Amino acid sequence: MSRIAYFGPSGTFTEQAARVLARGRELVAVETIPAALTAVRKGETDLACVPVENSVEGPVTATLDGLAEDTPLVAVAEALLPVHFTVLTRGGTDPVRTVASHPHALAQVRHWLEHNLPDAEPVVASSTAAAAVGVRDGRYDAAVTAPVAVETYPLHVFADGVADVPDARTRFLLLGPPGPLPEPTGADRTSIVAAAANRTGALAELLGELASRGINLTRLDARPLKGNYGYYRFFLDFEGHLSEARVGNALAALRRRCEVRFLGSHPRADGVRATVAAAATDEDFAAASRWVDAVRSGELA
Ligand SMILES: O=C(O)C(=O)C[C@]1(C(=O)O)C=C[C@@H](O)C=C1
Repeated sequence: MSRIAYFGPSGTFTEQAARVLARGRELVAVETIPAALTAVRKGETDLACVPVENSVEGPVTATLDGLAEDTPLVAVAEALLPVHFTVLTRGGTDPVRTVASHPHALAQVRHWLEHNLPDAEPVVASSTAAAAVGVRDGRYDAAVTAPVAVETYPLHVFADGVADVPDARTRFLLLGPPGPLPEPTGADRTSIVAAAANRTGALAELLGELASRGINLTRLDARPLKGNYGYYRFFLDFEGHLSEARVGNALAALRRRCEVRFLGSHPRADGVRATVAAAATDEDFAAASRWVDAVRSGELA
């Protein structure tokens, strides 16, 4: 049976996302995002499920850096989960002195903690579920977890429905080695990493290649090129599928300008259909190239 390595341990939001995307595949928990990517790169699992961005805290940098480096991986599907938290303790009357969680989770409950556990010291754990393990084992007094964590770790529910920002969401990717792309649906997302040159206008030129082909950008993140201070990679997500003319054409234009790593074309979890600007449909591109062919062959001028 094919297997998915997910960012665990059991009880994380990522496990929930992996269940949404599993389609009968076996789920294998690993402790970190790099470990999930390594499992699929080494062929220990067929796919990996990891978080990529949160509507409150932004990009999950371990995922972005892990996708830009090492052998290429490609997203084949995504899941979008609503995010609100449960705070778990061991119960009893002891004061809560430490509250642990993943940094993204702590950032999403900062105000709640200030008002409800002002004396508790926030402690970073590798994941929300790892924080619950720490509470169970007596290392922390409280954990900010996914609501499902209490099923795996039967601790005391100190509070639930905790979120500074209502309607927060995290998006997760299902990643595999490069292979045939998922079929286009009309509501797809394409992702790339581009190493724009460090000179005036280089990023604007890349974005211009998308804009001039009527492609709507959905995310832009910069990550430093670690060993090279002041240099960045740009992560671009945009509407559309590589099989569509405007997207293929734009990708070729970007590739002429700089190094590009393709990170996948797959259906969007929210089902939002691509907006295609005037004169940017596949038929517009096909008609224009028929016209160029006719001019080249001397049939038209
Ligand atoms: O620790 C988890 O449960 C995760 O799946 C990670 C993660 C994240 O990386 O943002 C996922 C969703 C929430 O936003 C908080 C934490």
